[in-house]
This record gives sequence, structure tokens and C-alpha cells, in this order.
Amino acid sequence: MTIVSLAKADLAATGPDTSDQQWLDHVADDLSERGWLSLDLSSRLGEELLASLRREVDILEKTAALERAGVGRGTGFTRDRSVRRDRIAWMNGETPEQQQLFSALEEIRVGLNRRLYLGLQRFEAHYASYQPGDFYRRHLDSFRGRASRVVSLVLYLNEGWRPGDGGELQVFNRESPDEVCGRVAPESGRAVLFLSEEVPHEVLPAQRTRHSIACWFRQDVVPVPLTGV
Ligand SMILES: O=C(O)CCC(=O)C(=O)O
Ligand SMILES: [Fe+2]
Repeated sequence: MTIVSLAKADLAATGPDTSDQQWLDHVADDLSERGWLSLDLSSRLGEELLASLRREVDILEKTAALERAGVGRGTGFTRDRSVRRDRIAWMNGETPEQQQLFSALEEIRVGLNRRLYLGLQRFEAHYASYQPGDFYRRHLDSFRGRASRVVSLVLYLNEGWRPGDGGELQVFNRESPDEVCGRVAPESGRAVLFLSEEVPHEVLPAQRTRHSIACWFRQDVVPVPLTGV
């Protein structure tokens, strides 16, 4: 996990919006009106960066550098395989591809703060790998009122995802949580953003290896010890 420099971000936030940032208006509108959206970030991030991130997670996979993910924190932390089965590696922003991704995430953080006054202070991100049969049962990313994780962003890295490959992110209506309101295939370059405390979601069982980057924009400044989600 990396703490992003606030001074640098605040400096960036003083400049005027360029038309290049109008896409963030759409992100902010959807987040505030329905709590979530999916969008294609491939042209914003570039195919080269997506390919580098894919290579990086492939290497992590092959060198067994991904660790089994858990849920909860502190004494409530567990690696319960009936809840989630993915493996993860936290990103530290040190490789060139992570640096490039982190500057895009920083642009989103500053852009959302400016539009929605969310007071997002920093972000954390990890690679995730789901193998065939792996899933993540329905959950929220943050406990209500904790105001730690406020906005979740998941970026997918899988080329040629087909309907039979499973592994969709299923999103539930924040007003009536039994109603499915979206199902997103984890195709490379696609991203989903949602309000971490409000929008229940689940990863349906994947039928092939499924790689992604999960990121959370947080309101707290001081990192909680990394004992889980
Ligand atoms: O990979 C996804 O689509 C979502 C993952 C997720 O919900 C999480 O890591 O909290
Ligand atoms: Fe989640």
C-alpha cells in the first residue's frame, strides 16, 4: 500500500478542469445518482499499459507471489474459503506500470473530490487472481459509518472474455439489495466503480483464470495495519 502525497494532489486540484476530464463528470454523476457504473478505460489507460499490467500479474502468478485473500480485519480476520477464494498481491506503485496506473488513479481521486466533496485522502490497490471455480460471495467493501473505504474501483485485465467464462461481477441495487442491477464481464480495460459502503456485489464463479486490480479510495489518512480487506 502506498500513501499518495496530499501536497502533490492538492496542487493538481487547483488547476482548471480541462475538457479531457469531462469523463469524470459522468463518473461522478453515476456514482452519486445510482451508486455505481461500469466504463471502458482502455483508451484512457492505453493498451500498452494494460499489457504491462497483465504481464506483471502473470509473473506474480507464476512466481507464487500471490497470497490467499482474507476478509475482515484485526481479530475478525479470516481466510474463509466459503466466502472468497481469490489470491492477491498488494501494489506498491514502484514499477513503471504501477506508477502509470497510480497517476491515473490519482487523477480519479482528485476529480471525485472536486466534484463530490468526498474527502478522499489516498488509495490502496491490489492485483487479484481467481482460478477456475473461484468466487467472492456477496459483500460490501466497507462497514457503514467507518468512512475508510469510500469508493471502490475494479479494473479487469482479461482479453477475450466469453459469456461461458463466468466470473462476472454481479452488482445489487443499493436501495433494494435483493435486486441484481448489473452484471459486468471482466474484459480487459473495463472498470467498475461503486460506493464501497452501499453497493453489495459478488464475483460469480470463474471458469478460467481471471485477473483484476481492485482499488479503494479512502477517507482515512493513517493506514490501518494490513490484516485483510
Ligand atoms: O473482482 C471483482 O470484480 C470484485 C472484487 C471485489 O469485490 C473485492 O475484491 O472486494
Ligand atoms: Fe468487493
